[in-house]
Order: sequence, then C-alpha cells, then structure tokens
Amino acid sequence: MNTRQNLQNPKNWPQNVEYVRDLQFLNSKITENLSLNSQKLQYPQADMATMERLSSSTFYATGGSSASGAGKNLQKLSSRSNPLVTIKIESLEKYPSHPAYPYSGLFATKDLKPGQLITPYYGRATSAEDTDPKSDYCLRLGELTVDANIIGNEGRFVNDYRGIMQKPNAEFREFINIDHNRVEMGIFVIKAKDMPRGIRKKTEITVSYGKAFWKSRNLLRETSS
Ligand SMILES: C[S@@+](CC[C@H](N)C(=O)[O-])C[C@H]1O[C@@H](n2cnc3c(N)ncnc32)[C@H](O)[C@@H]1O
Repeated sequence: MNTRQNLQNPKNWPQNVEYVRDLQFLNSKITENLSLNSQKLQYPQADMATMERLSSSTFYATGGSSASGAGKNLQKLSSRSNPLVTIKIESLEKYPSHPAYPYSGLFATKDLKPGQLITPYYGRATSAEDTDPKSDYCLRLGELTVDANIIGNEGRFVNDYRGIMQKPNAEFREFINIDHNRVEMGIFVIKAKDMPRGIRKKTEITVSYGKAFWKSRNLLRETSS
C-alpha cells in the first residue's frame, strides 16, 4: 500500500524529489515478493549479467541479503515513530572540505542507541532489469532495487563514511516492518564495542556503500577499505 497522502516535506528536502513514507511499487508482482503473507519470500529471478551489473551500481546491506530466507531471523519492528524526531537532513554548503560538498547529509538530532533503527530506506522498488544504472540512490533489497533518486525519504541522504570518518557508524540492514507486513531495508546504528554509546547528537550518520559502488564510478581511493 502506498502512503502518498499530502506529506509535509522535511526541512531541506529538494523540490525535484517526491517525499514518501513507504516503498513505491512499479507493479504488484514486486509487492507480493516482499509480503510475508505468502510465507515465502521469492524475488524475481534475474540473469547473472543483470545481477553483476546490480552489484556495482547499487549499495547493499552489510553481510548481504537475508530476506531470501523467508524473512527468518529478521528483527520485527514498527517504523511509525516519526524519523524527523531523531534525524535531520543538513546542507553541507557550510562544510567546503566535506567530500559530498555542497550537497547534503543525514545528521542525528538526538543520541541514537546501538542497534536502533534510524529510518527505513524508501524509494521506488524495481526489478533488477529495471534498475537505473545512472542513479546514485539505488539500494539492493534481495534481487530488487530501491531507487530513491526521484522518490524517497530521509534515508536517501545518508553518505558513505569515506573521507568523513574512520569507519561507518550506521549500516543498511533488512528488517520486517510490522506496519507493512513485509521485508524492508533500514539504516541502523552499528553495534560495536568501540561505539558503546551509539551515535551522539549532531554527528553525521554514515554507512558503507561498499567498494563496488565507488569502483564502478572510478572513485575508489587506493587507501580506502
Ligand atoms: C545516496 S546519495 C547521498 C546523499 C547526497 N549527498 C545528496 O545530498 O543527495 C549518494 C551520493 O552522494 C555522494 N556521496 C556520498 N558519500 C560520499 C563520500 N563519502 N564522498 C564523496 N561523495 C559522497 C556521491 O555523489 C554519491 O553518489
């Protein structure tokens, strides 16, 4: 079900992008594939060449996709809490040395606990074949792609950690959204010994897009991991 009812755009939201609070599906076959009603999650099968192209043009969850196991062992969460309460989109215009200058980033407005869901990642859910290779906002969800280039939510503003901090403080992870009864991708605070307090207020939230994302754009620095 789509939720495109007169949503108020968050502060600093770009005019040419539609703000949504749910995945937008190109067709109902894709909706079924993520639904938990069928008890079995099966993504549309894509050929090897398409999957290889997807691997380099999209970013993906740490540890790969687990949803193909019928949603087993995934955390069950509600995303109803308003993400604007804990995060904000910030223009990087005042940070000329930031690698994503002069665009935007996602910042914590409160302390965020280790393991906490920061925001789901929403956009247009498409099959592998329909993935736009030119989009910089594509996230893999199993064999599907969530593209937040022209339709999305706050998640589309999360930057890669490279050039910003030593390592990411957040990660993409699949979870079961009990509000929608389906598997979705979310941005979560990393749980790590050296981050016992999670992400502190006013800190930028960063993930790793994966080396393949940068390599495919010829932007991987020799030193980056
Ligand atoms: C999903 S968008 C992130 C949000 C983007 N900064 C914006 O304001 O729309 C991904 C794009 O942001 C930029 N980006 C993200 N992390 C970066 C980094 N660490 N260094 C340089 N550019 C980055 C790159 O242009 C990348 O293709």
